[in-house]
Amino acid sequence: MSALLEATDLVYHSGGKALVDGIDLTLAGGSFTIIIGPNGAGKSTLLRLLCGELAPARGAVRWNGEKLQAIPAWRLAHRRAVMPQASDLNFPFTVFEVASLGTQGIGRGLSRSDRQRLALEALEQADVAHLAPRNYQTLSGGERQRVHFARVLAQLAAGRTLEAQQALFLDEPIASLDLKHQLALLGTARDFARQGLAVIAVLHDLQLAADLADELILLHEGCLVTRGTPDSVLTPPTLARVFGVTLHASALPTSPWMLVPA
Ligand SMILES: Nc1ncnc2c1ncn2[C@@H]1O[C@H](COP(=O)(O)OP(=O)(O)OP(=O)(O)O)[C@@H](O)[C@H]1O
Repeated sequence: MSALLEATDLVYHSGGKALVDGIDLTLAGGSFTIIIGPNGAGKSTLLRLLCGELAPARGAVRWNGEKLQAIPAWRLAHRRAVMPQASDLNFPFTVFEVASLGTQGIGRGLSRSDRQRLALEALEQADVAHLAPRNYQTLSGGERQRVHFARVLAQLAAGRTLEAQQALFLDEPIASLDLKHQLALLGTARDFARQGLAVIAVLHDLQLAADLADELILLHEGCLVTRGTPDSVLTPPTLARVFGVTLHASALPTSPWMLVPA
């Protein structure tokens, strides 16, 4: 698989500290990459650099050779969708309106009813279509997270009318979800990778990460410790060094979870 995104010597500082410190990596279309690491390792910062939300102090991220910072925002919005760790809305939007936000200004040749259809399909994919008329602010945390997933799915669907190659960025997308919806969301993300998207997620659950990722990227103190298949990354010595935990041989990466459709 050839690289869709290439990061070279990425550095990002804040408050006098390097939050991301000299990271090189490539991300391919058709691959599900999961970033893991302890709290404060720099996972969200790296994700935000890779999707273009943050500009690096040094180094660059290139999309098919083109620097992200040189790509106009409207075009980037067609190419990639981002589900942040936390996103709240201070207006009494309905769930349908929140999903529709994903399609606003995105896509070519889409009528109003096309956009409505894409928003509804995304709500169905995220298992929140039954909540469409509800006030978003009255939803539970997990329901809100699924609505934001629908919003990014709607954005990708609309963006696909203009851009064939796309990426999906998910920052701790299952933090508030019950087990059924964790598996469903990550299964959908993996299906997108199988369809050719580059899918990049930050996850804390190493078991699910081991089950689902084509590749893991392990961060510690802003640096890339190692990357590769789950078996090659999740070794007892590495986990002990980075996470300070002892891993029993039977635990990872052979997982008790079976990914089943919701
Ligand atoms: N604006 C900022 N100024 C100073 N420090 C910051 C800033 N933003 C983040 N940090 C620090 O940078 C480090 C990396 O943050 P980041 O959110 O990328 O970590 P993370 O690996 O995603 O953590 P978590 O697993 O807790 O979500 C943390 O120690 C955080 O406190």
